[in-house]
Amino acid sequence: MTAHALAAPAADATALPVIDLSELNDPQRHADFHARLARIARDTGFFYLEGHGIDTGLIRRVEQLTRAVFALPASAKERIAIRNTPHFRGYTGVGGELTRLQPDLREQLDLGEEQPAVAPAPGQPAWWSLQGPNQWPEELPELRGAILQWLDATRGVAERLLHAFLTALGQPPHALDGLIAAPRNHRLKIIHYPGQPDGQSSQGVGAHKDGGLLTLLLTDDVGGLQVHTEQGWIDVPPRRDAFVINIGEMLELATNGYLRANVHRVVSPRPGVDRYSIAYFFSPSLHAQEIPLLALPAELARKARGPESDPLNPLFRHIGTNALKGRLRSHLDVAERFYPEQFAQLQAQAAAQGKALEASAY
Ligand SMILES: O=C(O)CCC(=O)C(=O)O
Ligand SMILES: [Fe+2]
Repeated sequence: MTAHALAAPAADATALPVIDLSELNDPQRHADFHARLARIARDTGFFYLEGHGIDTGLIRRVEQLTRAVFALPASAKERIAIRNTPHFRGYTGVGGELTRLQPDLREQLDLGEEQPAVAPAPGQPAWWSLQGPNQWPEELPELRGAILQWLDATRGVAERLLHAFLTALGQPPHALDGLIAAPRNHRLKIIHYPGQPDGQSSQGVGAHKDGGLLTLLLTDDVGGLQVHTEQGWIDVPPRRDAFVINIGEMLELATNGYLRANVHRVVSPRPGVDRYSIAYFFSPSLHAQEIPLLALPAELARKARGPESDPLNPLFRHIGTNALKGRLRSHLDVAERFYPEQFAQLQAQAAAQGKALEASAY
């Protein structure tokens, strides 16, 4: 029996649940919907979302533009490099981003809500520089409109889902609206995973948790996404036009660990195969400052495990501090160029772990 045949039954046995958001259109189904959401969110944290109502025409258009971005000549992509600005928006080439100091074998374009740059005055916190304008490739003028439309559409879905989560946890649905009001800090990453030769690294993106509240991920039909569960790594097979939802660290903090952010990763496709994905990170506004702690009903509060904090990658309640930490660790070239103080701290931490940090190597 081949390794592939052995793997197949395990993947079926652990198939991820599907939630249909359109059930919320029928008040008679609300109670069942919320009960199921509460159970799934706590058990697996990863699920597919259908019935989200986003027009398939818009999905196809954004998918097609994603491919068009990565098909641009290298010189066009370099012109919008992420290292051009301190805002963590722009293009990163294969191996240019790190997860736990290992290069991710993907290229990506980081985008977000169009906002003017805030240049922090001396003494003001550096994380204000996370806010700023996007860099758009001039060769694809239609990208801007389509992406801004996508950000709006996915945000609408993410808001409904967050409200549903809060209801499921016995909270007023709008309990966290202060975190998601404008000016927003939601982010989008369009990603290309090129196939990798056998016998070399297959880290498309290394094991990580997402930093925001919720992530809505759209993938093409090439697999590779895996989630870590009590049974080990399980495949998250593609499901056409459904979002893969995962819980981010900020929702873990707000629920005192009742909800857990999932560890996930992407294994590179085989040589000659390309995988594309579009990840929307529904993240709290920098202006909201701190993540509040929700007062969960007693029976849920008893089951809250406390947030999980990794000593090598501590989690902060302060939104800007936590967001900047994550971005600096992933993009050392931006850190070295625009955040020299923080870069020196990262170098000192790495040295204490016996590792060298060389931004210029990437
Ligand atoms: O591309 C994917 O399927 C997942 C991407 C991801 O987990 C991330 O960028 O945080
Ligand atoms: Fe992720």
